[in-house]
Amino acid sequence: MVIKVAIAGPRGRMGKEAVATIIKNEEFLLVGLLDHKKEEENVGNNIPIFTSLEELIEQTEPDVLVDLTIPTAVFGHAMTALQYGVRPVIGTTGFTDLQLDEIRQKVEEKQIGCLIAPNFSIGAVLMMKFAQTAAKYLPDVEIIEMHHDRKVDAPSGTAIKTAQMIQDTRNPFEQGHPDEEEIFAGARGANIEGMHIHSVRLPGLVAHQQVLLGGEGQLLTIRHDSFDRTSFMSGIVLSIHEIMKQNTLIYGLEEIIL
Ligand SMILES: NC(=O)C1=CN([C@@H]2O[C@H](COP(=O)(O)OP(=O)(O)OC[C@H]3O[C@@H](n4cnc5c(N)ncnc54)[C@H](O)[C@@H]3O)[C@@H](O)[C@H]2O)C=CC1
Ligand SMILES: O=C(O)C1=N[C@H](C(=O)O)C[C@H](O)C1
Repeated sequence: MVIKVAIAGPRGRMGKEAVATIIKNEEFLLVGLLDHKKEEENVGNNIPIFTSLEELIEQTEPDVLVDLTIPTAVFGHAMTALQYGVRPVIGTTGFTDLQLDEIRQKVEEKQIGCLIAPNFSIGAVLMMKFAQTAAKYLPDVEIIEMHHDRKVDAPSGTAIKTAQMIQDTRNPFEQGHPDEEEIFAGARGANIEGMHIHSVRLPGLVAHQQVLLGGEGQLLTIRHDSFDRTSFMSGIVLSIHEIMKQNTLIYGLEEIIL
């Protein structure tokens, strides 16, 4: 069966790569594109571009919506897609816990799958999983994520998910000196149950993360680098196939591949 796919954010860095990936895959049919502005520029093989998700769905009837947009748009897209019975595969980051809860409720109501993957690259998923395992033995953890300087959300979705996975196996405690003081605000980064996340933004970077785990006289560093956005494409292809078989919310690629 050919899976009908729509893509939101097709002119973006990820969106362009995803359009090319879906077009060249014979198991998929790219039926529509969603952007917030309708420009003349042809995105790919004369695929129709819509500025309204409702119109896109009514006119092209996709099975799956791949969302690669921005944090302020993605929640609305996910809820609309689910309402219409279209399965979301979401790479966009920046969800709040409340939004995730609302999506979970909608998925339960509609009984169709929705996949949210903060990172689609297999190497990054392994890095998160290895960090989760290592934190059982070395619970003092600092996460350093490094991205290109066009990224709008911080910390990255990958860093948040890494911390959440570690939270599942680590008892919460405040790291560092009990009397430590920030001379400049933000010096110790974001704090998730005592773990710290530091966000670097520089031109030239793509997507990189290292998890530092410190112990007496030792340091374990687990690092992943995406040098190119092609690193995310096999995860998107896998997610589209998988979500057609699911009727729950899947949050993280590790839930389907590990
Ligand atoms: N899960 C993963 O593996 C990955 C996730 N990402 C995430 O994907 C998202 C996109 O990243 P990039 O492509 O680098 O960003 P980008 O800024 O290059 O692209 C975003 C695109 O969304 C479009 N857009 C904005 N508002 C829209 C709306 N209301 N409806 C439809 N389209 C809209 C913009 O015009 C733009 O073309 C980000 O949230 C990023 O964190 C990025 C890389 C990998
Ligand atoms: O914006 C990006 O580029 C990326 N965003 C995702 C995130 O926030 O973790 C995934 C990857 O790190 C690239």
